[in-house]
Amino acid sequence: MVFGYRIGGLPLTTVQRLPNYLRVVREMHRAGREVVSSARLGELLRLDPVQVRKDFGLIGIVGRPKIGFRTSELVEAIEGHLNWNRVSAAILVGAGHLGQALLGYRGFANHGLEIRAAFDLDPRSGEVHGIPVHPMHELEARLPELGARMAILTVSPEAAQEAARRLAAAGIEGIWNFTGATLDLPPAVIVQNQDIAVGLAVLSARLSAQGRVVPAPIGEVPV
Ligand SMILES: NC(=O)c1ccc[n+]([C@@H]2O[C@H](COP(=O)([O-])OP(=O)(O)OC[C@H]3O[C@@H](n4cnc5c(N)ncnc54)[C@H](O)[C@@H]3O)[C@@H](O)[C@H]2O)c1
Repeated sequence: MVFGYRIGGLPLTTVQRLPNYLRVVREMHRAGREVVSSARLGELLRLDPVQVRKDFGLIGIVGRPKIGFRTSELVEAIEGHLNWNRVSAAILVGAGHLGQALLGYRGFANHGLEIRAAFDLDPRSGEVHGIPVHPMHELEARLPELGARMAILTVSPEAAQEAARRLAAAGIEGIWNFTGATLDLPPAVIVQNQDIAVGLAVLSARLSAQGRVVPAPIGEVPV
């Protein structure tokens, strides 16, 4: 990770913490709790309260001494910074194992993301979890009516570059790339790589650093 990397004026690390703040504060707000302290949020999310106050200051929310932060203001400010207070239409390309699992994930609605359609070389049933799956050759013709600026890419790694190139040429502005392939696209297209191996690498390295994993020789089953 590049230290000091900022997105829209916010440090990347602050942006990465915002969904967790939002999840907890939304729950509190729904439960009728009007204010919350940085100490309580720090306790729940295992963060230093100073860090919590600093993050909230960066999104323009200042708490009141001995009272705390208004949950309604926090929800509004965080949703606004993440653009989750409006619906972003998306398409998904590659409705295989991972693609179908994502099509069935209802939680995207909490993040303002609506997958309006999927595309696949082989659309099989034509619908997954109530979302239409169209043949890939219809991508360019259908995209304007779908109003999607974002695409979730879950094709096989070998097919990723060509599918991404078509998405960019058809006007898609942001690609959430699950394929592990490195995409070569015009700089105007924003690519966010989602590599589950990264999280696993950190977990494995942490376990290993604590001497808690003794690697089994390849081909042998540990007893
Ligand atoms: N399954 C997982 O847990 C997992 C986890 C992390 C990353 N990934 C990555 O996600 C991607 C999908 O994995 P999967 O397990 O779902 O594979 P999969 O083979 O089940 O699905 C891939 C789908 O993409 C479609 N496809 C292939 N080429 C296409 C093209 N040019 N245009 C449109 N559709 C096309 C295929 O017909 C298939 O339905 C892979 O790149 C994989 O590396 C998968």
